[in-house]
Amino acid sequence: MVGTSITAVSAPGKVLLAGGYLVLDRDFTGLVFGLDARIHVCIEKLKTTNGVDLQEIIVKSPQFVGAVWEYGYRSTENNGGVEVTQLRVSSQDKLLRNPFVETTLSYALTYISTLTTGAISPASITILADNSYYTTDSTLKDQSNNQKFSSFGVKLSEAHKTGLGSSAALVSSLTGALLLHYLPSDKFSLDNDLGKSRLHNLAQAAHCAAQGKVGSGFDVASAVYGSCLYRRFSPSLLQNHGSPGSSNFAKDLKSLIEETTASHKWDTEILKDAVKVPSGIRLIMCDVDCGSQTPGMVKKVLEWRKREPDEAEMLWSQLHSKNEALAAELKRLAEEAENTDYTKLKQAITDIRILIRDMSRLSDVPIEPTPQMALLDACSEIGGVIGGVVPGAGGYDAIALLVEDKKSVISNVQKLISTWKVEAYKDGEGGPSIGKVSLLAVREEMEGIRVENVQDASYEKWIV
Ligand SMILES: Nc1ncnc2c1ncn2[C@@H]1O[C@H](COP(=O)(O)OP(=O)(O)O)[C@@H](O)[C@H]1O
Ligand SMILES: C[C@@](O)(CCOP(=O)(O)OP(=O)(O)O)CC(=O)O
Repeated sequence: MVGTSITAVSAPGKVLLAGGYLVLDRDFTGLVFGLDARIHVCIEKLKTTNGVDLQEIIVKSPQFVGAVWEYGYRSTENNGGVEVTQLRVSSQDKLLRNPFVETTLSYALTYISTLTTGAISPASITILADNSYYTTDSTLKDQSNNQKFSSFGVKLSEAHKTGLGSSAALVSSLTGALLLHYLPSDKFSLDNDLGKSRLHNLAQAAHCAAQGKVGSGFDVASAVYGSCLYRRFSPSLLQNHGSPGSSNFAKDLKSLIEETTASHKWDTEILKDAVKVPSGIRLIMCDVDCGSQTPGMVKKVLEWRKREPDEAEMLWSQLHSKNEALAAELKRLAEEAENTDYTKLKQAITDIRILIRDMSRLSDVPIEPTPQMALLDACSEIGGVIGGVVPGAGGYDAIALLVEDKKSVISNVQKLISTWKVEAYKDGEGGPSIGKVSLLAVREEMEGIRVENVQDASYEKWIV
């Protein structure tokens, strides 16, 4: 039995169904779905031997080979917060960094240190990811055995990601687990809006610092709040704040998280009520195992928007209204339980795809490249498939489909993709060759971060 002194927290992955690129700008929104693929973080006191109490936090991701990171931590002077240093297990070891874990530890421990006077005790942390985040042969085998968390049998750096937003889900659940573990419930709880908003602000700050750029943050927002219509925060909020150890980092981080300075109020908008899925419909995703990725797509699209402001603004505003129309139609159908006429929903998806292809063509960026177009068209022909899009930034990675929630529909999609003639769709414009297409075992989920029951049998094998 897993010990009850353990705290377990999980956060969902994401798919940006509509609003890619637009959501980078506060004038527009993104329709983002949380997914039932979650990243779990379990935390407990580190058991130390013979009363030796080293200032140490050990983080393990036991589904991967060699994924153990050990950190020392110390409070710095001049209100610089908690600095975290990765420890070398032996002098021969090459340091294997995990920037998302390391940055989240220093941000969360710094914030925690501003709320408690006691020392931060050593801890042991275990990360577990739902199988759908990665594709490996062993995942496929374990999936058929109904194992929630597979042993992937490879190093984390060698794992093939399916693009469900593992870093945002990890940073959010790790932040939540640390806050719950170290703070008393009157200082932090996930049961109230204030706790969630502080967690959100802290996770956004840590995620941006770890990835070294300020994105729109839709992935962290959906990891915390679940499916929503998302309007981003002003990027200036996260620009130019210090780093752990620098003078006043702790004070500045606390005021950023708690919004105590008028000039630092978060203007994020999370509309949960604007997103609903009719009971007869579900989301499915197909992962495209692609030979290479197109780097710099965001940069290129934004450069084109700057170069051709009139053309781009027209497209942005048309696409925005179609994106919001898709969310509104889903909501309307969800509220009219008996209504199964999906004509308008189909049209909303078709309209979006036309405009995305315009965006692709005008910016010369393969957002919906030929192979994805062919795959989306073929899937959309299947009875019960309402339509599909290239989610997020698009490219060669994945497609998302809205389908009638029936076994026969899913199995017909499965049949199509298992025989999909991928070789036939080499992109003529020098794009990568497209490999196997597979159905991901995910669907939309409304709920964001949550505390898990540590007695859940799926943890048993992993937490010792
Ligand atoms: N299961 C995991 N265990 C440990 N670290 C993880 C795990 N999943 C993701 N990460 C961290 O997140 C990084 C991947 O982030 P990123 O490249 O942004 O992918 P994604 O698009 O899935 O967020 C990894 O290099 C690692 O630092
Ligand atoms: C272009 C974007 O608006 C959407 C990108 O969405 P993806 O889901 O493609 O993102 P990654 O997880 O980083 O691969 C950029 C943004 O909003 O930050």
